[in-house]
Amino acid sequence: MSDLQAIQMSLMQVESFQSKRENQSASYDRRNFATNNFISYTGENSVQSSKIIQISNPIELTWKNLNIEAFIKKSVKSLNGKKETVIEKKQILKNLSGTLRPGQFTAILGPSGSGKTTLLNFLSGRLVAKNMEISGSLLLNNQEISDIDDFSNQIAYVMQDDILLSSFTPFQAFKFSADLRLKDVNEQQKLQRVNSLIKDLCLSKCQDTRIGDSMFRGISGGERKRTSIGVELLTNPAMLFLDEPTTGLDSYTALQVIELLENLSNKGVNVISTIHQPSSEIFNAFERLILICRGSIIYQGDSHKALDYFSALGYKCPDYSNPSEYFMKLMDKEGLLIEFIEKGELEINEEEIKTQFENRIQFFVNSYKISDQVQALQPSCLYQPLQKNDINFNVTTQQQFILLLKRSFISQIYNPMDLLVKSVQMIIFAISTIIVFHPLGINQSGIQDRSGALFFITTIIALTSISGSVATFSAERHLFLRERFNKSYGVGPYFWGKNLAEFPFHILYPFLNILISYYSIGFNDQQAQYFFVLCASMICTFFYGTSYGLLLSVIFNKMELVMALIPVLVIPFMVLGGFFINSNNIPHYFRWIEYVSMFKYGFQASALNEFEKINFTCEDQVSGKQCDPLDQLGINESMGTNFGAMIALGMGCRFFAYIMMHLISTPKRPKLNEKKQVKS
Ligand SMILES: Nc1ncnc2c1ncn2[C@@H]1O[C@H](COP(=O)(O)OP(=O)(O)OP(=O)(O)O)[C@@H](O)[C@H]1O
Repeated sequence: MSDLQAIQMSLMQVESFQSKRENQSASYDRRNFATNNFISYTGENSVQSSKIIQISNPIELTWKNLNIEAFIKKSVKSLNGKKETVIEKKQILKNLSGTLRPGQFTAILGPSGSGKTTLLNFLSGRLVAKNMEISGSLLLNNQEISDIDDFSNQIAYVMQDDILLSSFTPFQAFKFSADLRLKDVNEQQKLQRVNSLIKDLCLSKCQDTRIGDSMFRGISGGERKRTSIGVELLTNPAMLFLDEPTTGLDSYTALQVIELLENLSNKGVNVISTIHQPSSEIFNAFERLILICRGSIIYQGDSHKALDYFSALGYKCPDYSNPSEYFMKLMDKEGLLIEFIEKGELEINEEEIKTQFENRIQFFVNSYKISDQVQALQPSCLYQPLQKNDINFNVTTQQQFILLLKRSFISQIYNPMDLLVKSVQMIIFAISTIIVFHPLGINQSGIQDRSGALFFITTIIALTSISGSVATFSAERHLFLRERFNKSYGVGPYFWGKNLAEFPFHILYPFLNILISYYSIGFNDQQAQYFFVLCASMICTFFYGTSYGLLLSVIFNKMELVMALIPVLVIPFMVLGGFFINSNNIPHYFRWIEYVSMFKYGFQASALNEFEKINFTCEDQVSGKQCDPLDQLGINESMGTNFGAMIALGMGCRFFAYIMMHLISTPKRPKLNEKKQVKS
């Protein structure tokens, strides 16, 4: 025996010893649960026997003959050379049946594109697609159901990405979730639940550290993942779905997360997770395994029996290999190519590999269909039928509004990008305005300088408000969608809470800018009212700008995209804002741009305020009268019209943003057995 083999043998012995110890401790835990008077159920199959269910509403989910097809539009060239659109049908999941039982930790493994996420999303009620048709049946505790979403308050879903508010700490994230999602629970009980969850998830050390993001470092990746799981566990779900929970984590942290899920399943939670390339240790933690390849199941059962099963089919995993890597190789065409190369067969062609691989997968599918794994998939009759969700949200609309208002306000204050950066921006721009435009005269060039200074300030305020608003909602977008999917709150409370929380800042930033620049630059100081009117017009410009930015960030789902489009979506408003081109000279087909320009109304209101009472020394060359700057600029609208237009347009943008928020957070989910009308 070589040294390497000796080391590997001793590692195996250590592993087997550890595994025995873990089994002993697990059975000790189970005995403890039993003595604590928890309900005990004995399942039909071997996996389920002796499992103790600690939760009050266990869920067993069964699906039968599940087919999911997608209709894909393709443009092809017809015989006469014309381009035609044809609809192609793609079968993503092929006649799948399966069962997920309480107290089991099931992993779904398969190559990329095999259908793991589609299956997980369908079973959890998260499948969102306009082009899919689904047939089959779904049973929850042996009762046929049409939509798992009707039971969403008893299940939870942890997304692959950790979508949390970066300015919150894990404690604040848990407390906020508890406040929103735990009904009929008093404050003390909520705190108890949050604290015990923090302890169970080993988050005590970082409970008061900000979660952070890519810009501001906060808690570690593993802590973030455990926080994401914890947020979902607050409601004590009976079934927990996870999409690749170990992606992006180092092996030790990944193992910690998997052990946490194993513990949950030991308590009776039905845990199901897709997973990418698990290590041997992680693989050992799974109780059940579903192997999916090209939309078909090729193994479903006890994960520890999978090696023996494939060995009996003639596919023996080499000694000391990671079983999951071996299964992935079996399910991958590249794996077959490697096998040939290892055997020294280098002459094999691509076509032959393809045929042999397809034969292999078909063999696995056929073998699975006649195996005893399929017989063990019948739902047991052990669990009580479940109640559908009785209400939409757990707390009242007012409570949702207050909690969301508080959260939006806190996140504005604690987010350095928001408060600090925008305030500093305003100060720097105010100083730049003073440097460039001071002093302002009362002759012809004074008119030009004053107009320039006012348009410059309007531009700063409008651009800062638009880009700031885009950044704020874009950063929050995924959190909003996750919380809406969780049915944590309605769109209304979120919308109003956010608007109201941001309102003081809509006043603060323009006010700061005008306060610094107004008197230093030499604007009209005959009466204090001129200062306040300019502040009010810039506050309205800021309001309209943030409203427009909010609408853009709701319509476009990527911040990078909106930022790239901002020049196209904003500069026309600026050019036709009344400074670069006289209002009377704008071509009629561009007039509509002028009518909705925040630059125009902000600039006009501030120009009316500035120029109204100053006696300029210059004279009109034609009439010989004292020159009239408002006439020169072509300003026809009254002060009231300009203010009214900014408020009305701002409110209009917010109204459309509200409608769009509704649409994006209630996407179309394909219904079971609903026929699609496919049009080419
Ligand atoms: N709405 C859709 N329209 C068309 N095809 C789709 C749609 N959704 C998924 N698919 C296709 O279905 C197949 C399975 O996708 P799925 O995301 O479930 O795979 P997966 O196993 O989770 O892959 P990965 O591990 O890479 O995430 C893929 O080929 C994918 O392109």
